[in-house]
Amino acid sequence: MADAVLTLNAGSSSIKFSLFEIDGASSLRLASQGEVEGIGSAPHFSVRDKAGTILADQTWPAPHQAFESLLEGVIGWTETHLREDSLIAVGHRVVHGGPDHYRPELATPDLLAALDRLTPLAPLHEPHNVAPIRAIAAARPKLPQVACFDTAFHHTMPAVATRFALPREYEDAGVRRYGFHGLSYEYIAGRLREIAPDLARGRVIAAHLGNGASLCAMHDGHSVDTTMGFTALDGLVMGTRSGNLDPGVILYLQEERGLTAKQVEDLLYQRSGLLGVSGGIASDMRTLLDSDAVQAKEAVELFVFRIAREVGALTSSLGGLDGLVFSAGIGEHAPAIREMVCARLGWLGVELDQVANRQAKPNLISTPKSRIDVRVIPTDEEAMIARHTLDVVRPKSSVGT
Ligand SMILES: Nc1ncnc2c1ncn2[C@@H]1O[C@H](COP(=O)(O)OP(=O)(O)O)[C@@H](O)[C@H]1O
Ligand SMILES: CC(=O)OP(=O)(O)O
Ligand SMILES: [Mg+2]
Repeated sequence: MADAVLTLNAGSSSIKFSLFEIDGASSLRLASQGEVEGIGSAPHFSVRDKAGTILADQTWPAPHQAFESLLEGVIGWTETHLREDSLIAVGHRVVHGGPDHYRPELATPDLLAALDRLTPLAPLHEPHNVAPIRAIAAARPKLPQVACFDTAFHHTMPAVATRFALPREYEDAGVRRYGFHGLSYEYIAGRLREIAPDLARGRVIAAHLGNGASLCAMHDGHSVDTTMGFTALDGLVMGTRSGNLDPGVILYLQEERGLTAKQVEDLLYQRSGLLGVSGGIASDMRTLLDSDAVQAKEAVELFVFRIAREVGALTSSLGGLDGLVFSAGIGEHAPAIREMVCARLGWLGVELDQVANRQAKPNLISTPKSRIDVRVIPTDEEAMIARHTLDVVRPKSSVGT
């Protein structure tokens, strides 16, 4: 019976989990993976083994189920189906590490208390990341659990990219840009080194377009700038988050419209973005692309406009651009969005191969004439979590997937 590592990745609209078997001392092999997607709208639970055979497939009866009961369902399923004695560790994606936590770490009570204190900086994520660690620790106190931070990959950003133009005392207190989706960008940087090593050494913008969305400017595989900041609210338009906003809007909402801080938080995290601009039609890109409603089209237009605008900004941070990578739910599965983004980037020398773009498989999707190499690379945050987790619990092994 092989030793195994379980990974849990709680995003804003999904809980993903994977079981990796450890092959010999060093490599990890995916054994099964599952997810609850559509949290907040219509949760759907599914699990597949490595051959793609469906092991579970269930739509939760109540559309708006609480995260806690969905998490209980996921943990319950893994408890029943995973062979308890072979599990050597559980790895978790933790969205915010704050100024002090940027390496994968064993989850101790002290670390969990520190992460609790970061909840105001990631209200949609941090409680969802910490809850499964506590639930598993209560059930299996001896099982090592490792926290892997979404902020870690951006630790290489230069100070000029992390600094707000605020008085220094705030920066000293940790008020700075951190960046997120780091496990995804770390995976993409690694995949690029494998499939396009020359490009990987160059200037690349990776677009993680999921329910949360951001861009990362990478030079030689290291983050030099990103669109998310102090929190995962900044930057692009997202499913329910506003992205970049004039801070004066917040002052206006509080002072002139009488919203409390909690009401502003709810507005900017839960009711804005695609959902807000579409007039409440959907936060899900699939629904918006299928809709003929004017406001749905305007929501998509704004999503695309802001991606293209930020690509321009990050190209400046990089001093030029060699490659653009699309990833995550929308980036991997919505050719129409890729087409609209690339159409706005013709000035940069982007030329899309329409046929390659429409093909379902991950690919190079630019023409040979395109000055920018455009690719679709499916992300795999779970593989990164498993790798880091094994490195923490078995520090000497060199792990591949
Ligand atoms: N075939 C598709 N076409 C367009 N959008 C899609 C498709 N499949 C998934 N998506 C989008 O991907 C988003 C979820 O992305 P994902 O990266 O899984 O999210 P999370 O941020 O929760 O990890 C959904 O909001 C949905 O709009
Ligand atoms: C950081 C973040 O926005 O994560 P997700 O895309 O999983 O919501
Ligand atoms: Mg995600």
